[in-house]
Amino acid sequence: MAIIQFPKDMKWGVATASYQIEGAVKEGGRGPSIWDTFSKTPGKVVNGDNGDVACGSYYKYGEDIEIMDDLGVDYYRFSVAWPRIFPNGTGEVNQEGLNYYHNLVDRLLEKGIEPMCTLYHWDLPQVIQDNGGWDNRETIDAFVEYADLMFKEFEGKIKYWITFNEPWCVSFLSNFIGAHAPGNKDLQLAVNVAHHLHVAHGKTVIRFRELGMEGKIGYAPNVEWNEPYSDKQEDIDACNRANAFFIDWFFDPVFKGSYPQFMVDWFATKGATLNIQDGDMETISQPIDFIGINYYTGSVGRYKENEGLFDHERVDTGYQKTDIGWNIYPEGFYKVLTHISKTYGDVPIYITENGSCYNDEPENGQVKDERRTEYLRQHLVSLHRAMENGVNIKGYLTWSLLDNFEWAEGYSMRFGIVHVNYRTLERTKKDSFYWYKQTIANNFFEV
Ligand SMILES: N=NNCCOCCOc1ccc(-c2cn(C[C@@H]3NC[C@@H](O)[C@H]3O)nn2)cc1
Repeated sequence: MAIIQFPKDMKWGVATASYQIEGAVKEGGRGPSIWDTFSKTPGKVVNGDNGDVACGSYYKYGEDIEIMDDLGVDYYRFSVAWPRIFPNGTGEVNQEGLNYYHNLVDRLLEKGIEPMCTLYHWDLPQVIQDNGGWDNRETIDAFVEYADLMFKEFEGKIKYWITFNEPWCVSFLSNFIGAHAPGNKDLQLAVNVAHHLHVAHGKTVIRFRELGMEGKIGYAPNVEWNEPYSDKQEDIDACNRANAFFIDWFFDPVFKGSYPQFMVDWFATKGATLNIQDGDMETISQPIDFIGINYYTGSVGRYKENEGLFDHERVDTGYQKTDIGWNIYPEGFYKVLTHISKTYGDVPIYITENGSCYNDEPENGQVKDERRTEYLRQHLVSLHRAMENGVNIKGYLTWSLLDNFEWAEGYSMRFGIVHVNYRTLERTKKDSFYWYKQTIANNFFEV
C-alpha cells in the first residue's frame, strides 16, 4: 500500500450551485431566471425536470451545513442566485434574498467553514435575457452592479469570490451547441457572449480592488483534455484546437491580455469574429488572486476533416465511462493541470469542481457507490502528482455535496456524495462521503 499525503495547508471542500439545489424559485422575493424558462420549455430537460423544488436547500441549508460539518470540510463553494438579489436584474434590491444568504454564510462561519461564493452560476435574471442577455454589453454593467452590492453586503464574511462559473458553458454550450439555457445555436453570438463575460469578469475584479475588499477573487473555467491519438501533426493540431476551445480561449485573455490568434483565425473561417472595444483586453487581464479549475473528463482525439467545429474527433480507446457517459480520464487531469501551470504561470489553483456521475440508490439506508470513490481516488492521485510536479494547487472541492438538478439531464444524473430522495428530500450519506471524510481528516489516503 502507498500513502498519498497532501501538504499540511491543503484545503478540502464541496461545491453546489443555487439553481441546482435551492428550489423555492417563487419564494423569498426571487425573480425568474433563464433556467426557470428553459427548464419549463418542452424537450429541453430530461423528464421535463426543473429546479422548482430541487434539493429544497432554500429551507434545508441548515441540515446541509450539519452534513458538511460532519464531513469536516474547510470550504463550501455555493452560488448566489442573482434573481434572488435583483429580481428584475437591476434596480430594486430584494432584502429577503440577501437575508437568505446572510443566514447561510453566518451558519457556515459558526461551523468554521469558509464560504467560497460564485456570483454567476448560470441563473441569469430573465428580465436581463429579455434585454439581450450576455449578447448585450449593458449586461456587463448590470452584473458589476450586482457584484458591487454583494461585495459591500458580505464584506468581512465572504473572503473567496468567483465571478463566473464555466464561461465555456455560458457561452458555447448555451449559445452555440444550444444544450443549456437560453439554448441558442449561433457561433457569432457565443463568441460575443464569451467576450462580454470576460469584460464583466475584468470590470468586477477592478471594482473589487477599488472597494479595497479583504479577500481573494478569481473565476472558474471548466477544462477538458484532448490527447493526440498519434504524433501526426494533423492530430496534434486538431487536439490543440479542441483544447483551446476550453483552455486558451478562456485563459489567454485573462493571463495574456489577448485571444489565441490561431483560434481567432479559425473562428473567422467559421464566420465568427471578435468585437473588441478599446480597453477591453486591459480590463479583462486584471490580475486575479486564484483560478478555479473544473475538470471532469477528456479524451484521445485526432484530425477528421469537417468533423465538428474543429475538424477533430474523439477516439474511444476503451475508457471506462461514468453513468452520464463521460470518459474516466485521470491522466487528463494531470496533463491539463501541468499544461495550465506551464503556460500561465504560478497562479494559485483551487479545484472548484471534480466529481463523477453514478446513479446508485440506497439499499437498507446505505449507498454503495464504490465507483465514485474509485473516481475520487484516481483523480486525487493525479492531483497529487501534479502538485509534486510544481503545480500550485491550494485546495480541492468535489462536485457535489448533494445529488442535484444536473441541468439538461435533470435529476436523472447524480453527482453527489450525499444521495437525495427528490420526493422526500431525505439526505443519505453515500459510502464515498465516508471515504472523503476520512481523507479530509487524515489529509492522506492509501492506494
Ligand atoms: N464538449 N462538447 N460537447 C458537445 C455536445 O455536448 C452536449 C453537452 O455538453 C456538455 C458539456 C459539458 C457539460 C458539463 C456539465 N458539468 C457539470 C456541471 N459543472 C457545473 C456544475 O453546475 C455541474 O452541474 N460540467 N460540464 C454538460 C454538457
